[in-house]
Amino acid sequence: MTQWTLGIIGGSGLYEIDGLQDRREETVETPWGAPSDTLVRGRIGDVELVFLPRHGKGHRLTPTGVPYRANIAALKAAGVTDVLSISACGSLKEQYVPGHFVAVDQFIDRTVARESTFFGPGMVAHVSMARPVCSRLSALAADAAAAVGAEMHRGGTYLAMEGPQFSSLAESRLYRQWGCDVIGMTAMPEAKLAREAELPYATLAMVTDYDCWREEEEAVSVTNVLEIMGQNSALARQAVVKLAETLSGTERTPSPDGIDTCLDYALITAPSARDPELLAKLQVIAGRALQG
Ligand SMILES: CSC[C@H]1O[C@H](OP(=O)(O)O)[C@H](O)[C@@H]1O
Ligand SMILES: Nc1ncnc2[nH]cnc12
Repeated sequence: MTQWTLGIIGGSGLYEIDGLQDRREETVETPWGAPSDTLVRGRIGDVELVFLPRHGKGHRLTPTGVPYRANIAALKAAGVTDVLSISACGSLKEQYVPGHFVAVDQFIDRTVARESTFFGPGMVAHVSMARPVCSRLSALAADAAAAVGAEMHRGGTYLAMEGPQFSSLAESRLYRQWGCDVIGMTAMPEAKLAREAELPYATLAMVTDYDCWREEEEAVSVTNVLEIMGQNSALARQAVVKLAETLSGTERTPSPDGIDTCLDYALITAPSARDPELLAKLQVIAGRALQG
């Protein structure tokens, strides 16, 4: 029976998870360098969990400075089958109230200063990002969060900005006109890289503020983000435990969205034109497809 191994990436205010049996820490290195921190591993029932704080312990890394490729490669090498990312976000619509959770299902990527692919000259790949989130993992995560008492929104578009500065009023208004629901700085290129590594990925975004567009509200600041996260990070941690408990004892089948084998439709470079050095590097994330 294939068991679930959940990778959990914790964002601002979520630097650990609860309930792990056989907890251990692993310092790892990948062909793309070191991940944000040591991996924390453990079990809940028969589900293995691998936790990584995105900004490192003590929140040392900026959104631009997060080693996104190393993080996803480290989770893949650790045997993770599915990745749940937990993020703080700003609200771009009235109904996404601070304290609410959003199971994001679409992204608009406005990041400009990050390495966003594992591939490159000598091995080109074009994965589909039409549906960037695994529908099964997202629904399971939303069910778990709702079961522990979170106010859940299922579906929503996340605008990923470069940061680290928050948006201007004109930008915030523009993103609202684009129909975006929430805003953050880290889900991209994380979601793209997870797809390239054939890892089903979902984001639980925790609303912490109304960014700066809402006239009756103070503009977002780190102080108000951390205040709301302080009130809600326990709920996020409970949701992770609930998700693992739900999956424990169940067989993990491939994602219904075909994500586990998506590279079969994405590799384009002719075998004779492939760069052996890059191929060697790619084994950890794309070994299945490259061997096939
Ligand atoms: C602390 S406010 C801005 C910071 O919070 C969000 O972090 P994460 O997505 O890692 O939870 C946002 O993206 C910024 O990095
Ligand atoms: N308003 C906001 N903009 C960008 N990232 C955020 N993270 C939390 N709130 C945010």
